[in-house]
Amino acid sequence: MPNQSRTVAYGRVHNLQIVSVTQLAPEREGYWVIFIHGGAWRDPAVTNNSFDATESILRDTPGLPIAGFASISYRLSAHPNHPQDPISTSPKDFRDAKHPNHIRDVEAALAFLQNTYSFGGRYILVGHSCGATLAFQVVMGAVSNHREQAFSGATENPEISVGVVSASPGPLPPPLTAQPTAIVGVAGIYDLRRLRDSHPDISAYREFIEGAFEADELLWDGVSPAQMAGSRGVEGGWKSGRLAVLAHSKEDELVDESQLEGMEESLRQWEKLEAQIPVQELSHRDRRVRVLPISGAHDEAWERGDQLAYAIIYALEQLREMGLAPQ
Ligand SMILES: N[C@@H](CC(=O)c1ccccc1NC=O)C(=O)O
Repeated sequence: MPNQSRTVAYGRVHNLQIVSVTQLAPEREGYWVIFIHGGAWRDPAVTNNSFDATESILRDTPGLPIAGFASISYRLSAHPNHPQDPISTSPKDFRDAKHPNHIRDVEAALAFLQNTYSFGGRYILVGHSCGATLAFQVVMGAVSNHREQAFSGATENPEISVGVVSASPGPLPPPLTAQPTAIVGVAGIYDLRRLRDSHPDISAYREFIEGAFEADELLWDGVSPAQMAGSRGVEGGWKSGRLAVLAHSKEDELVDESQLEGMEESLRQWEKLEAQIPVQELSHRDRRVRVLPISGAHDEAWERGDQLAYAIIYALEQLREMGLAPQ
């Protein structure tokens, strides 16, 4: 039956290693839209299902160059308001993930999708809140390429080695075979230290950052896409990327606009460089960075879905203007 959604496991270690997938008519030319949810790396109420409202709006919008939808769940860190008994809870349900578990799961999900649907670079990664952090981490040199290497932490002096950003204890998912053509960050977190410092009186910020990344602030910088420049950042890491859209609402009560500002600065460096793509593939190598104002509170973007859908449609329009999507 066409257009049916299914939910599949991409990993065996945890029950959160699932992805929901809707393949539209396979002959249809277009992009896969792949969503990474938010919830501060820990909220068990926010899962792959949080893309449902957005997906249904997009499916009801005719004429979009979309080939399929996927929404990724990934292992979560512990949440103080949702305690679990370590004795009676199966390890497959127990939420105690620490970086790099979250990003490795996203990579494993992308490898699974690529193996199954072979869309190459024709996909848009869309992330909300910490899902936007994860989306840009997928193309950050320091997190994805140099995965087992010692990391030089200080942005101003990259020669000083301060530890390992993301060595994994378990087997690593295969490296990406193709990077996304576009990334859409909605209400995104892009700089962990800055997020903590913008909310000094609310301990939850520090708590959820430490819950996911421990207390090592140099590690926070190393995994923050707005902090890392050059080959360790998005600038040098996202070689074949063409379009970045950063969406933010003035009514967002949880993630302030300084997150977007820092990320925009970092993406402007990336935008100046030409995309690295095979010569025969196209006539230009231009890149675009766009800032998109949206409306509504932080979680309304995905709860109602209209603002998230609007940001995705905007990105598809930009790709059309760039000659990268069918008219
Ligand atoms: N609902 C989350 C809070 C949350 O999602 C959040 C809070 C402040 C800033 C960003 C957030 N989410 C980002 O993914 C929680 O229960 O921890």
